[in-house]
Amino acid sequence: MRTAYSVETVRAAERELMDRLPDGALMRRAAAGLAATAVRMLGWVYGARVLLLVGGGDNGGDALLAGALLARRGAAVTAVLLSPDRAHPGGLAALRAAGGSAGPAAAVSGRALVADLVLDGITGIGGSGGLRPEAAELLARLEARRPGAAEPAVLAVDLPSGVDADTGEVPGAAVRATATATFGAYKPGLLVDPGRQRAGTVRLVDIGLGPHLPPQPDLLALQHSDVARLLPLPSPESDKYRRGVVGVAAGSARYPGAAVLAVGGALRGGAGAVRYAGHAAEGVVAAHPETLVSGGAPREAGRVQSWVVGPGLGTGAEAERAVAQVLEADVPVLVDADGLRFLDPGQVRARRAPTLLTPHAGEAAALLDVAREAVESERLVSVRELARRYGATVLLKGSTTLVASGGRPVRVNPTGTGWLATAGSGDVLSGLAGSLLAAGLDALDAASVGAYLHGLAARLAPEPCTAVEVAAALPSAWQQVRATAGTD
Ligand SMILES: NC(=O)C1=CN([C@@H]2O[C@H](COP(=O)(O)OP(=O)(O)OC[C@H]3O[C@@H](n4cnc5c(N)ncnc54)[C@H](OP(=O)(O)O)[C@@H]3O)[C@@H](O)[C@H]2O)[C@@H](O)CC1
Ligand SMILES: [K+]
Repeated sequence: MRTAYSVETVRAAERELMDRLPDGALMRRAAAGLAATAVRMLGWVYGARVLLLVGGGDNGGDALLAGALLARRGAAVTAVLLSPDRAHPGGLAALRAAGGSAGPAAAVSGRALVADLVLDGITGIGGSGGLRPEAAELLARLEARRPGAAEPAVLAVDLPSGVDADTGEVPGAAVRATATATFGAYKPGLLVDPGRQRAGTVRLVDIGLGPHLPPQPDLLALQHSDVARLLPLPSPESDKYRRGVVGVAAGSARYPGAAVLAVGGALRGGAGAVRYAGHAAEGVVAAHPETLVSGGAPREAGRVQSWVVGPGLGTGAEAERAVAQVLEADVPVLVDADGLRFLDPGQVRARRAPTLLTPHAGEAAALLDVAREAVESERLVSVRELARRYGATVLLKGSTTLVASGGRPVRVNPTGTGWLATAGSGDVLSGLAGSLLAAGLDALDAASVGAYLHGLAARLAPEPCTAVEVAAALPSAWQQVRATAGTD
């Protein structure tokens, strides 16, 4: 399990640790880890040209101290100081003593900006808002390098400057890093888009913070072994009913495909049987003869342990009735796509059994009554707010799918891939997560395990994949998780 902590929590842990250590020890640990990462990225040190972008805080101090270590090993290190009067004095002295040079941003020539590696120490967890004009201008100069000159690798110190550490928001200009060396703990902004995309490969540098962090993180990402532990496996006493029956109320005469795909996901989620209720029964049976189908309303479909409602359901009165009937049932319910249009927060909050909502950014925006862009840029805030407003578990789909549920840490899905942005893939996920609900997983586990397997299946499917192929690859994803559990 990969855990991430908010700035406030990291700062509290750092204070506790710093009280027990000699002055500057923590920064020296951070700088040593940073320099080691830089060496690994460069592949050599002697003669390497290293450029440090140095802000006025401790993030710049880390860059300066790491620069000093690299200079001692023969790198040509130049520091560009964005706040020359406030640059970390100890770091600056160490760099100069090691043979490195430093000067204010305004005085740096274009030639000096040519480097093999850039260390971004403009801001870390103390930064706020988009980068200020002087820093943004420096980045623009770096990016507009001489035609034909190789693009330097960029190593972000703690996090890419301009990325909000707590949310992953990128409110203005920001560094785009090849890699990030982060200290003590992952910050949520490194795992959530759009910040995640700015961070490149993230390496956690141990500075001894672990014992001072609380047991509950703010954000976490499951890994193979966590998912393997949660997968519902049949026992010797299992029969199809004990393994759980998932009901799928999806599709319509106009959109029969959504029903076929949702059932396709549901059949591969560990439940023992799938009941289908709706107007696409013929297509569903043709594609999946093992489905128990009825052409009527969900109420008449027979007993289930969970419901999936919404994909391709349409927006008419009949669709609205199907959603209402499903929400009245005292079993876990997953609401997706068209079904989300009919939700009343009070009705959802009043349910005794869990409700799982699975909107994409556009649907989440409609539920929150904000613009889609607001959800895209503030994904973490949005998913938490939706979960709070509806008293439900909410899976917000996207390049980094997030799942929020009450006061528990938000889960970020690490297996996503751009190939999932294909028609019908969300329907497969609904069926899959609904099936995991029927098999007995709680809503947070069902949603995050569903997203994990779904992303992995898309990676295993032929490229470029269709939604049908994602569903077909689910057993391989499931097997891979089970086979490699414990080795991640
Ligand atoms: N604490 C510890 O034990 C350890 C901490 N460590 C390191 O310390 C880092 C935190 O250091 P920090 O608190 O000094 O803040 P930091 O990230 O350098 O930013 C503040 C500076 O940025 C400026 N600034 C702000 N916003 C800006 C913007 N938009 N655009 C441009 N500039 C902006 C701001 O200016 P001001 O607002 O003061 O005018 C100020 O000069 C942390 O990330 C880690 O790297 C490690 O050594 C391990 C031990
Ligand atoms: K930084």
